[in-house]
Amino acid sequence: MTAEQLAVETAPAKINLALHVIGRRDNGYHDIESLFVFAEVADELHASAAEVDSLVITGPFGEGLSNGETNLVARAIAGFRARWPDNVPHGLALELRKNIPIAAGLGGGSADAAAALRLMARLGQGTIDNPQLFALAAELGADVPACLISQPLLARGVGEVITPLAQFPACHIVLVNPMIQVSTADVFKRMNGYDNYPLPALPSPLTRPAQLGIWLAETRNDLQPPAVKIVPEIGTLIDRLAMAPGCILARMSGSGATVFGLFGSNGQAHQAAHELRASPANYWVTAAPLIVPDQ
Ligand SMILES: C[C@@](CO)(OP(=O)(O)O)[C@H](O)COP(=O)(O)OP(=O)(O)OC[C@H]1O[C@@H](n2ccc(N)nc2=O)[C@H](O)[C@@H]1O
Ligand SMILES: Nc1ncnc2c1ncn2[C@@H]1O[C@H](COP(=O)(O)OP(=O)(O)O)[C@@H](O)[C@H]1O
Repeated sequence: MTAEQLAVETAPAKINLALHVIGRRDNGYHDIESLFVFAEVADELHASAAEVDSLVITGPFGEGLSNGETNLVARAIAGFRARWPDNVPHGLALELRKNIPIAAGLGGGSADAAAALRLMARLGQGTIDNPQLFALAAELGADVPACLISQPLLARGVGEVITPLAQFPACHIVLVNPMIQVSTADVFKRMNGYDNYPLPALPSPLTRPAQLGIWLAETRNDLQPPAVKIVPEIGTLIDRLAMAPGCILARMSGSGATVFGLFGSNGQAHQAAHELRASPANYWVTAAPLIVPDQ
């Protein structure tokens, strides 16, 4: 951090290891049960002191993303200032470095909004466990409260009812995106049934990747079949990752189109990523550890 910088927050990518859609509400939103984890692949939000507030967007996925009032960072800052006027003085120059692909099922925008809320809470000397901060997060998007935590958790409701997990096995993830954006609303709309069975109870204690694999085999991502109809390549990528040595599970994250492979070993994850990168197609491929709770 340079002398004039005030703070930096990371915004880790979200992965839904399992996602069951268990109901549909009158307002069109869906009740879900999902196991969320976060990877050490992240957008970054840098804040410096300035005369007036501003937002610039950089990074490999920054192009084409508006820095106006629709950007989730701008919405989070505006929401924070409306709720806690004078808490953080005006005059923040923000740089958002987009390293996470957009509309990819990795919750990049939600992670950015959550990072902006954490940043404001820090600058305003607030605490991030303030229930009002979680309420504001839920107003910004169903995934934003989970992204405030950015550690393994079970999510219920529309995604905003959160139970952080006290322990989680050390795992590595390979993420592959075919570089096709998918709209979350479109995928939910294409679902056939909304009344699926809930997640089974997690094993306790949950300390080994193999245990997690056994549990995951009993679960699904209910958004995967409708997303595959929109982007058939998702199915091909799942099949390819599933065949990689050491792959515990290959599945789509969120509403797609990113597909993940879960591995117990860093070496096997990197080997699988290396082989996918050798493919002539223009995929985004990355391997990273999952963020685990402090123990
Ligand atoms: C599907 C999930 C799984 O984690 O992630 P993504 O694929 O977007 O990353 C989330 O539920 C997305 O959360 P988020 O992206 O914050 O959703 P929002 O902005 O609140 O909603 C976008 C749209 O998705 C639909 N939506 C979202 C959440 C939910 N429980 N039911 C829904 O039907 C609604 O049509 C809504 O208009
Ligand atoms: N900071 C942001 N980063 C990414 N997308 C954003 C951001 N602000 C607003 N959006 C909008 O949010 C939508 C969903 O993007 P994103 O959060 O990346 O999707 P997903 O949750 O499926 O990975 C996009 O249409 C994008 O234009």
